[in-house]
Amino acid sequence: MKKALITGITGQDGSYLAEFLLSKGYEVYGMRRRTSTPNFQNVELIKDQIQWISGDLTDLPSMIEAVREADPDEVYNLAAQSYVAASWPQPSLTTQVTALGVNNILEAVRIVKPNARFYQASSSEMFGKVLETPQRETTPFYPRSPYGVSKVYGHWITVNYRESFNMYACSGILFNHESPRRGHEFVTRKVTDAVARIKLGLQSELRMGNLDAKRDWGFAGDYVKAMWLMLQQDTPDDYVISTGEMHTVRELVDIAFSQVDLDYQDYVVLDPKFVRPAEVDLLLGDCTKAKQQLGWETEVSFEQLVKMMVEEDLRRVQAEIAYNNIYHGHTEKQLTKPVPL
Ligand SMILES: Nc1nc2c(ncn2[C@@H]2O[C@H](COP(=O)(O)OP(=O)(O)O[C@H]3O[C@H](CO)[C@@H](O)[C@H](O)[C@@H]3O)[C@@H](O)[C@H]2O)c(=O)[nH]1
Repeated sequence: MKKALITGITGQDGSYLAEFLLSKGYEVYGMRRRTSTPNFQNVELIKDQIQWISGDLTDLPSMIEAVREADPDEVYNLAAQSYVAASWPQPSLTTQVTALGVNNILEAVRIVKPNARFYQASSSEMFGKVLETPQRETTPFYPRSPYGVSKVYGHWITVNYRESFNMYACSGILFNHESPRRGHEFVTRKVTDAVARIKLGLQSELRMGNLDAKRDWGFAGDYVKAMWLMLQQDTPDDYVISTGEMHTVRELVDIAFSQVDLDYQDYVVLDPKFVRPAEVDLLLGDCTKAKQQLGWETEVSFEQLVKMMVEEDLRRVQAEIAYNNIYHGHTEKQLTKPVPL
């Protein structure tokens, strides 16, 4: 039985990857930070099948101990301060976790289990102010946020450990990938949650930033399979993972509102608060290398993805309404709204 250690396991990608590895018969070790209110929402159904280890990417001794305890064949580093907009107000924290944290886990693997295979969650945000379109593995980086800069460090330190210490270390340069498990601050989930709340009478408007930004959005459940495939090859390498299709935020909003027969123009309000100090205008990935060498394909289209997320949010908000009406006697209007992000 193979053993895998996953950091960031309670997040969107970590939970899909854990399910995938469990289905393949892996013993899964999940590293999580201690918090006063634990968040197991994404792993609720599998949490008893996971071997939990307490640790923090910014704390090297805890990383060494985590690798010692799990004794893994494969290590997936999915933990990060992953919200781009938060990286301007918290640049030091973002650097500590998203950049230097990668060095800590690589160092722990090098010291304790140098022959373990290592996956680093790199990001299309590294391409930033893009120098060529579509972006591929050879496209130069030009990050546009403290988050993007930190991911470039994580990417190159992974390449460096591969070349310096002959470690099997790979970077997956993943373009945006979403699902019903996506955090509420990211644009897809913010939109689909708002669509559900507006449709069900709990919210009257949706405040948004730049509607002209273009992204290559795929389904997270498809993307975690690519992570695993990267660690099953003869030699370690870096791969772009994307759909090769690009849409504007405006199209996303339009399709999501159309799902519930509403016109987004009646509800969307532009709010400068959500416009970033420096924007990544467009991202479009060319994943030919992953298709040819890994045999990886994306299976869920953009329209299917948005539909899946809207349907899931409608179901969840309806359940919340029913719960609150039954157990707290609240009227719909009294239900709390999420803090705007
Ligand atoms: N979050 C958010 N984004 C908005 C809003 N209005 C417009 N946008 C635009 O929507 C785009 C996508 O924003 P996010 O969903 O926050 O994702 P991201 O910044 O592209 O970063 C995500 O993808 C990266 C991979 O390329 C990941 O590395 C990163 O962690 C994150 O998941 C950005 O251009 C952002 O300016 C808004 O109200 N909220």
